[in-house]
Amino acid sequence: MSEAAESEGSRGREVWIEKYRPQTLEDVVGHENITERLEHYIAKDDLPHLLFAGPAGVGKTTSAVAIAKSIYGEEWRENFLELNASDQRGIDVVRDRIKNFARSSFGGYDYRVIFLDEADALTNDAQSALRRTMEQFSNNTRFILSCNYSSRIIDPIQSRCAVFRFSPLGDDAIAQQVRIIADAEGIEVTDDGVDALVYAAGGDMRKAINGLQAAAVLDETVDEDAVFAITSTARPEDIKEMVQMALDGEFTASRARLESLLVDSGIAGGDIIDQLHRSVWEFDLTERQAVRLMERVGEADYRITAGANEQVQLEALLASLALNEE
Ligand SMILES: Nc1ncnc2c1ncn2[C@@H]1O[C@H](COP(=O)(O)OP(=O)(O)OP(=O)(O)O)[C@@H](O)[C@H]1O
Repeated sequence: MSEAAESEGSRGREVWIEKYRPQTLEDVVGHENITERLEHYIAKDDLPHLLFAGPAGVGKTTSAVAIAKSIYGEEWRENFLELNASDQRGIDVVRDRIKNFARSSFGGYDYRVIFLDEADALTNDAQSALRRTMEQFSNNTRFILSCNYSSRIIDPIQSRCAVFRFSPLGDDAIAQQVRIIADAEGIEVTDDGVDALVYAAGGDMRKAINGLQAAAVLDETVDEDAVFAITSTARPEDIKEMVQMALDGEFTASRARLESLLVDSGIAGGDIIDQLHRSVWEFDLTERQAVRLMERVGEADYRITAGANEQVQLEALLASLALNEE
């Protein structure tokens, strides 16, 4: 979403991702297998260290806060410390805050909870230091670590935690939450508007809710036009046509479509790669074409992540599809 749209969406009003953040584990949608196990730990008063792994906007922080609210009720803020591991001031500041928190006096509870977001941003050395801190305070603190990839967390930490994998949220879960919020806010959303929000979100609930709020500012009725414009998402049919033209050997036309998406619609190259990746199997391609496209998407994704020019990579992807005309 563009910055202008984001600030427009939140101006003068409460931000909906906070207003509608689930307060209890029961209200966290789409991860029932996880939330039930977490409730079990709380009921048994036996919370281990936890590691939440998964993409952005799917409920990791929300679940951690819900755990604290369930354990401490009204006093959750005094007994829950939220830190970001990629704190610019460094791991020493993070460690000092953990120590101060763990040492300060307790209000009758056996332990307090420390939530460490982006734990996979820590270097291996910093993670080793964190592991020692976890051990030092394990009698009176429980850690909940959050990360995108559990493989980036060193084994000695993983083996001390119960690991939970939060997957991208399903279409139904996102559609349902979008409708609930729209109803509560008295906003009309068309069916294609809901579909577009679900598509643009790609499993990220935060994106879907922010998209809804931003689109609602612009118009009384949220439809797919509003959603695609405000979320800077290419329409699936534009992506599909671009790929089809390349596969048909029409490179110049395909490249022009790409340019219009990047320049006229202002869509980021990385987002186009992401959309291509999600849609490969909906394109009605032969097995061979799908495999070829997938291979090129993987290569372009890797290069863009490593810092290569997005437009060059996407054009090269289309060129290679056009050269291999079947
Ligand atoms: N499973 C869910 N059920 C209901 N709402 C959700 C869910 N997941 C996310 N949300 C909504 O999206 C917002 C952001 O979610 P949250 O902060 O939990 O994401 P996260 O997984 O911790 O992501 P990040 O890794 O980016 O911090 C929440 O405030 C809530 O409004």
